Amino acid sequence: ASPCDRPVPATAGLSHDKWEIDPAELMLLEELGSGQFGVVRRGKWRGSIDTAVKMMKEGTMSEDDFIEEAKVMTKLQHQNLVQLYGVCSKHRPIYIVTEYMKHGSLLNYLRRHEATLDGNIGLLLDMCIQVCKGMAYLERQNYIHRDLAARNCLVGSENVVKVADFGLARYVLDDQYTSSGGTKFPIKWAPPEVLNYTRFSSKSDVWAYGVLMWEVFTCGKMPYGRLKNTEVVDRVQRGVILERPKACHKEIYEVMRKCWCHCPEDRPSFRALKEQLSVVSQGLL
Ligand SMILES: CN1CCN(C(=O)c2ccc(Nc3nc(-c4cccc(NC(=O)c5ccc(C(C)(C)C)cc5)c4)cn4ccnc34)cc2)CC1
Repeated sequence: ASPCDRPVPATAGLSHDKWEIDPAELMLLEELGSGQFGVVRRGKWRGSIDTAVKMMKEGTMSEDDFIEEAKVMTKLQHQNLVQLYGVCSKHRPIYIVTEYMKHGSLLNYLRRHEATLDGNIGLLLDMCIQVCKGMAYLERQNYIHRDLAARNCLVGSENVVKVADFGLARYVLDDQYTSSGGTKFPIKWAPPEVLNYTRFSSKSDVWAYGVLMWEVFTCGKMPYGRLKNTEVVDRVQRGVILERPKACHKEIYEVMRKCWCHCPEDRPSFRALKEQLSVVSQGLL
């Protein structure tokens, strides 16, 4: 039969997996830093789109599982989430390509701008509310971050703050990072049920969000100062919580404290937190 009257194969077009990025369309620019996974560089995609490109050092993550998950992650879209554009998975190292955030991590931004930020309650609260909106979207999608902290949020122009690397922790191979006894495990952002049973949930993300609020209102101090991980675990198990930062109004600290309820079900949802924080924010005006 002539080609014109043969039905078009159902897979036509699907061979270009839309989460797969052609490296030929990517121009790598300056290094932005290096993290757990290796080097991160700024890049231009299709000549004009600013991107950040994580070049995944071999052996640092379970790549096939991640590439499978990338299909889901590219569908998570919100103005307070760093957008995953796609992956280059046909070569090694694989590249993870996301939107670019020009001011870098929220933690470094807070520390670099302490002089202008300290005391600007409205701006600090707005940053917390933006993170809360991104997290409320993930909560609605039943998506758990697992490593929410100021270091894993990014700042763009006009003080836009977005949550990055949501869910990526599941693919890290280094058990110093993944096991709660490991030296790289984010103990200071973990609630009791994660310390004891590594039971992650949106309510364990809420605990971490409370610590992130504390980071914001201290302009990037290290939670629990120089206490060793074992001492922090002991305090958290006993219900000792972070003290109120001096720049933090009592009503804002009350919101933080709710995030640190011992029982996950007593903690507010991100949806409820968003409501509470916007009421506080209006009260400030
Ligand atoms: C004026 N200042 C000059 C200095 N400065 C910068 O150099 C600077 C500017 C922009 C930056 N932007 C980004 N930087 C990064 C970046 C840079 C270095 C390291 C990392 N992060 C990682 O490599 C990393 C993240 C998470 C994880 C876990 C454990 C959660 C799985 C592991 C590894 C990200 C990612 N981005 C995604 C979107 N935008 C960026 C980063 C840095 C900031 C501006």
